[in-house]
Amino acid sequence: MSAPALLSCRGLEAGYGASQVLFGIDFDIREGEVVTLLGRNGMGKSTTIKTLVGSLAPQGGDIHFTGKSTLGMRPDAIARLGMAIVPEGRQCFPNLSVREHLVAFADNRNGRKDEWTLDRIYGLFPRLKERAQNLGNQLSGGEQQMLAIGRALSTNPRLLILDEATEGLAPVIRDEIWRCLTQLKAAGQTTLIVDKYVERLVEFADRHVILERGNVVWTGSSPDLAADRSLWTRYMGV
Ligand SMILES: Nc1ncnc2c1ncn2[C@@H]1O[C@H](COP(=O)(O)OP(=O)(O)OP(=O)(O)O)[C@@H](O)[C@H]1O
Repeated sequence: MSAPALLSCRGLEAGYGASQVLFGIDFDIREGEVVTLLGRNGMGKSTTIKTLVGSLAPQGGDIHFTGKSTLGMRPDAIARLGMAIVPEGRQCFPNLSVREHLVAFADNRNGRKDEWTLDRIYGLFPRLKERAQNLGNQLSGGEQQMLAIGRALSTNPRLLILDEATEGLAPVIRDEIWRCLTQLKAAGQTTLIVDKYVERLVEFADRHVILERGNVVWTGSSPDLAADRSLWTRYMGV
């Protein structure tokens, strides 16, 4: 019997004013899974994430996280349940040091046993340890991305959400981020990823949810997605 879902979306509808973008999204993420949201530009991936983290109110349907409905909850309350997002654009603080970023939000309120301590985060990203005293605005794009992931991990999230985490990075830095995400998966970190690099995602994600015009048009495992290139062409334009 499979474990109950950590996150569950049912009939999720959302949009911006009169313009509806999501038309009844259903998907689950179980503890320890790495799940991706895929689809071409403008299909509703970021909108789905905004509704999950509470920055956009759903217009219909329901979201359950850790067994509780998050409808009507503010983003900070959802974060306290154990959801952490690494937003598109990283959003580091220019005048806080790397170390300050990693301790300012550190928390283990959900009592995670294999806690993400400062040393453990430095172990995952040795570059951040070297740059511990540097300010946010002194970091390269890749370092800022590592810091954004490290900062999210310092809250010991039950669900880590990465929105375009490798966007705009040099290939060598992108590889570094993929290496870390693979280590996070091995450590059992439940993760939801939006990214364009399907080739890399099928290597280590467990399941994929493809969106097309605000609807889920396919869900399946990495082997299933790897085996059917017509899905890549039809829904991702690759
Ligand atoms: N703040 C906003 N106000 C109005 N419309 C928006 C807003 N943000 C996104 N949209 C529209 O919602 C639709 C879905 O956008 P969304 O950002 O969710 O897509 P996406 O799948 O994440 O694609 P991308 O990779 O381009 O971000 C698009 O038509 C987009 O123009």
